Amino acid sequence: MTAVHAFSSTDQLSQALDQYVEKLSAEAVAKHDRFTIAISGGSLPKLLSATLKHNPRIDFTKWQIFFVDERCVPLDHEDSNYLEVKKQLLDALAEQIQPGSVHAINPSLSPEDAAEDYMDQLMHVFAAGDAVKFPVFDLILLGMGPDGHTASLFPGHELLGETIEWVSPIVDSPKPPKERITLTLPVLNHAHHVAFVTAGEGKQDMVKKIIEQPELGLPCQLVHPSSGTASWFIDTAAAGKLDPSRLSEFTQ
Ligand SMILES: O=C(O)[C@H](O)[C@@H](O)[C@H](O)[C@H](O)COP(=O)(O)O
Repeated sequence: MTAVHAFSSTDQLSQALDQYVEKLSAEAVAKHDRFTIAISGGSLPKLLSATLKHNPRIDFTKWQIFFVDERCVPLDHEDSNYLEVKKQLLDALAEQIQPGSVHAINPSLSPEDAAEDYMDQLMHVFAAGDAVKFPVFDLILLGMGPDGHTASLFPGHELLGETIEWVSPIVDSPKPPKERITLTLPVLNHAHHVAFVTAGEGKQDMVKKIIEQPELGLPCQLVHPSSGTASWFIDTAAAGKLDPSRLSEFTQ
């Protein structure tokens, strides 16, 4: 069951997201002494970081941070998701986040090799010598594109059929830049928790479609963790056309 939470401002959305991440991080650290999180690009890093980076109750020393998808550009390029997350969040937490726990792509490689290299980085954290079918993230934070894409999984793209790989290269992304790598659908669907975060009036129509017409099979609609939870954190502008009965109160 997908929970959809709407907030009357992006500030309130950020605060709720902060509480949600704090709770999941504490639970994960208590259970396995670390918190594995994958973060998307777009507007998400800003919405996420607003209050999170000042939250003294989160033990960021236990975080392992990955990127849901990444454009194959240098890490200091304005299109880099890593750069945006660094500017919005990581720089403020530089003294807490441990060396080696932020997993960026290797931008000097081709998309194919970068995907393989990223797979190795994931194996190192999630498999450590054991046979593991898919990594199980504590939390994956996703955005929603205007066409219903999420991560770099675009409507109608063959990557939606991936069933084995953890990370895939893309060389024909319909949204520039064309060359990227992305976590695959099975990885998203093995997470303990996934949360979509989106805001603004421009998202109204697509939010309504995704929540009310699951039969469309858009990429966001293909994300439903097999033994985890899926939540939406949106503002009332994005929820503007949604049947109010689809909304649930945010409680922690
Ligand atoms: O990879 C990309 O080209 C974008 O980053 C994209 O996937 C973005 O995350 C969504 O379109 C949501 O974007 P907003 O959150 O900015 O609306």
